[in-house]
Amino acid sequence: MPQKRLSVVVTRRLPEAVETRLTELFDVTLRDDDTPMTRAELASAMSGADVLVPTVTDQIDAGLIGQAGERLKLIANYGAGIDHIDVETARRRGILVANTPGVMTDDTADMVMALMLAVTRRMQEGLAVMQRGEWEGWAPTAFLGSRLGGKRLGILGMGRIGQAVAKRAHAFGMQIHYHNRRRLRPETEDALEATWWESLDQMVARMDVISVNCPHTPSTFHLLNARRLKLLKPTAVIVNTSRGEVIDESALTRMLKAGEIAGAGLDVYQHGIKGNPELVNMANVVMLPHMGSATMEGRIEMGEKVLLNVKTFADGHRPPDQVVPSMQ
Ligand SMILES: O=CC(=O)O
Repeated sequence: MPQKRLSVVVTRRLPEAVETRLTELFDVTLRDDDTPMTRAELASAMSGADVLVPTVTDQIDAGLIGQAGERLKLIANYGAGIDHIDVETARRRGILVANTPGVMTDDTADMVMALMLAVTRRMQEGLAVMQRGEWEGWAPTAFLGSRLGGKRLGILGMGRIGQAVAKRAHAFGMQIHYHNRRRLRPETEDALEATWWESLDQMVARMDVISVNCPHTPSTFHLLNARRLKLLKPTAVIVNTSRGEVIDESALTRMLKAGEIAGAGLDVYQHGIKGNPELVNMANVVMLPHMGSATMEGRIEMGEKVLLNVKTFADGHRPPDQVVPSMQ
């Protein structure tokens, strides 16, 4: 099949450079407005296209995959996380799934540090005072936060992003600890000066800061559940740039309200902003709208990965970033 004829539906607006390149290479249907597709729109997109390019805001579940047209052969996700796609059902239907790993690692790790600093250095409170025009000058005891240097950072999930966080946090003088299903190779562990904890419970109980960097899978859903959160020190801070589902957010909210944990920096939520509205106005909680990978450079590189996945598939090969069900 000549490449030009491969029909590709993109579910969201992408950076212009990415849309232009896709249009040059394929018969592309782009989205006019930047709202997520409805389920009916997704179903219709999946009924006639060869390739679907969705994002994290599209729930590509078994029902939708079951109804997909015979033509659909590739779901080339724009993004690394694939918890919104039923990869196993896609595999059974003979539909390949690909994602865009690696290119958002540094941007997300930068955001972990930004959130860590924002919470521990009380930036939210400082910003609010400035925005309200209420600042009355420097004071020896105003806005005292806590120092990152010398503190214990527990990284939950030591993949690419976790390791990039470890490097940054190490440069800030933090002591690096991690929990991961598989222990890192000794040379990697040594290079990061990282300590592995087999027991998540034991690690959680001893950390000053926890950074969630594992993907959301059935085995990481509510990994930080109410019981585990209770193990945290009352002075501990949690940062989550992975997926909201990894933390029991209602339990976290209750603990933040009760002062049983010092603060949280959140970029992701299980139920969006409506899930736990009380979090929004807490002085010790910094909330961002899922912007961990939101740099122009990163989003263009994600587009390049999508292009390469689709193009390689169009040329009759497996996409370089093919996802297999065991990765979920
Ligand atoms: O969160 C963003 C992604 O998974 O790509």
